[in-house]
Amino acid sequence: MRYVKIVDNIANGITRDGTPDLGDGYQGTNNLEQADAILVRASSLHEMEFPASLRCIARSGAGFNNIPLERCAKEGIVVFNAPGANSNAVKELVVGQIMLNSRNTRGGEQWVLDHAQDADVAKGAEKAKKAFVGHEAIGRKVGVVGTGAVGSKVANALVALGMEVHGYDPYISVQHAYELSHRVIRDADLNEMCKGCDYLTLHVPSKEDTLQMIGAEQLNLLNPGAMLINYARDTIVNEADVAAALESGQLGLYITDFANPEVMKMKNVIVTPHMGACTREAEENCAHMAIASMKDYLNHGIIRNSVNYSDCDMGPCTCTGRVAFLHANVPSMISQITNELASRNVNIARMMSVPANEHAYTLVDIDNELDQETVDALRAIPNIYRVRIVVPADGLDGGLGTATN
Ligand SMILES: NC(=O)c1ccc[n+]([C@@H]2O[C@H](COP(=O)([O-])OP(=O)(O)OC[C@H]3O[C@@H](n4cnc5c(N)ncnc54)[C@H](O)[C@@H]3O)[C@@H](O)[C@H]2O)c1
Ligand SMILES: O=C(O)CC[C@@H](O)C(=O)O
Repeated sequence: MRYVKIVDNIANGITRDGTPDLGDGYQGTNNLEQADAILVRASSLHEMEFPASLRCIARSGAGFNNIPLERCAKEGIVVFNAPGANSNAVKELVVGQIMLNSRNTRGGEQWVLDHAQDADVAKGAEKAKKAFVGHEAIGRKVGVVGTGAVGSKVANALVALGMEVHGYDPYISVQHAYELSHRVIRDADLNEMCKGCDYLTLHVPSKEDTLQMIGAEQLNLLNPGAMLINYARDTIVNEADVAAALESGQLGLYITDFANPEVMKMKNVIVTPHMGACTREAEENCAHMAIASMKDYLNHGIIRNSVNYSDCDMGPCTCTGRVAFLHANVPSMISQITNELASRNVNIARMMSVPANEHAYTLVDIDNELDQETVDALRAIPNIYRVRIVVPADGLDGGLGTATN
C-alpha cells in the first residue's frame, strides 16, 4: 500500500483522505511520517520537514512557488505540477475581466444596487448610464507577458476579439510557439511591447528573473489610463509602483487575483481571491494530471511533468528489477553505479540518465535480483541522494525502497 498525504482540498470528488480517486494500492493518510507522496494545491510547503518515506510531491496546478524545489531535489523528492490543466479557466476569467471592465459594469451594477428600492429606478437608470460610458477593446493594443499555456490562450482569444495582440516570451516552448496565433506580434523586448499598450496582462511564473519585472519603467510606457491584469503572481509586479501609477492615473485599473494588505489599500483596484483556476473542470484536470504523474513515478519510476527533475520515461519495467538513482550531476556518477552493479554480477538490461541542472536521475533496469548488501553499497556512493528499488514494488520495495541516504 502506498500512502498519500493530501494537504489541500484538491478537487471535487477527491476527499481529504484521498481514498475514492487514488485507485487500488493507494490510500490517503493524515500521518505525514508514513507518506510516500504529498498532493498539494496552493498551501506553502516551504516550512514543512519532509519524512524519509516521501518520494514525490504532486502540485495540482501550474505554479510551484509554494514548494521548495531545490531542497526537495537534494532530498531525492521529485516534484510534479499539472502544466496547462487549468489554463482555459484562467483564460476565460482574464478575457471576461478585460471585456467587462472596459465597460465599467461594476460601477453600473453598484448604481443599480444603490437604487434598488427606488420606484423610478428604470427612469433613473437611463440617466445614470451616462456615467458608465466605457470603451471597446477592438483594435486596442494588449501586451501579453509570458505566452505559455495560459498566455497563449489569452493572446489567441484576444486576437479573435479583434485586438492588436503582442506577446513577450523569450523562453517560449516549441509547443506553445505552435499554438500561438500567427496574428500575435512577438516582441523581443518587454519595454518595446509595453509602449502604447492599453492593456497589459501577466502570465509568467514567479521566479528570480520575473520578480517585480513590471514596475514604474514599464507602467510609464503604457497608454495613460491603461489596465494591468495580474492572474500570475503578486511577486511579478512592484506593488509600490503600481499604487503610484494608480494614484497618478497613469494606470486606470489594476485587476489582480492576489489579495494582500498593500493591494487592498490601492485605489481603482479589483481583487479576486486567487480564483483564476476555480472551475470544476480545471480542478479535476489538475487533480487527474497530478495523480497520474505521482502514480507513474511511484509505480514505474517514470518522470513526467516534473519541475525539479527532467522527464525520464522508459515505460513500465519488463526486466527482473528497476532501480532509480537520484543524485548530483557531477562526474563519474554513472560509472560508479554501473561499476558497483557489474562488480556484483548484476546485468544492466537498459538504462537512461537525464540531467536537471545540478541534479540528475538515472533509471536502470536489471536482469538480476538485488541483495541488501548491493543496495547498501549503491546507497553509500557519494553524491547519491536516494536509491529507489522501483520494481519489485512489493517485497524488496517495502523495506529497501523507502530508505534514503
Ligand atoms: N491565478 C491562478 O489561479 C493561476 C492559474 C494558473 C496559473 N497561474 C500562474 O500563471 C503562471 C503561468 O501559468 P502557465 O500555465 O501559463 O505556465 P507556463 O509554464 O505554461 O507558461 C509560462 C510562460 O512564461 C514564460 N516565461 C518564463 N520566464 C519568463 C520571463 N522572464 N519573461 C517572459 N516570459 C517568461 C515561459 O517561457 C512560459 O512560456 C503560473 O506559473 C502561475 O504562477 C495562476
Ligand atoms: O490551486 C489553485 O487554485 C491555484 C492555481 C494557480 O495559482 C496555479 O498556479 O495553478
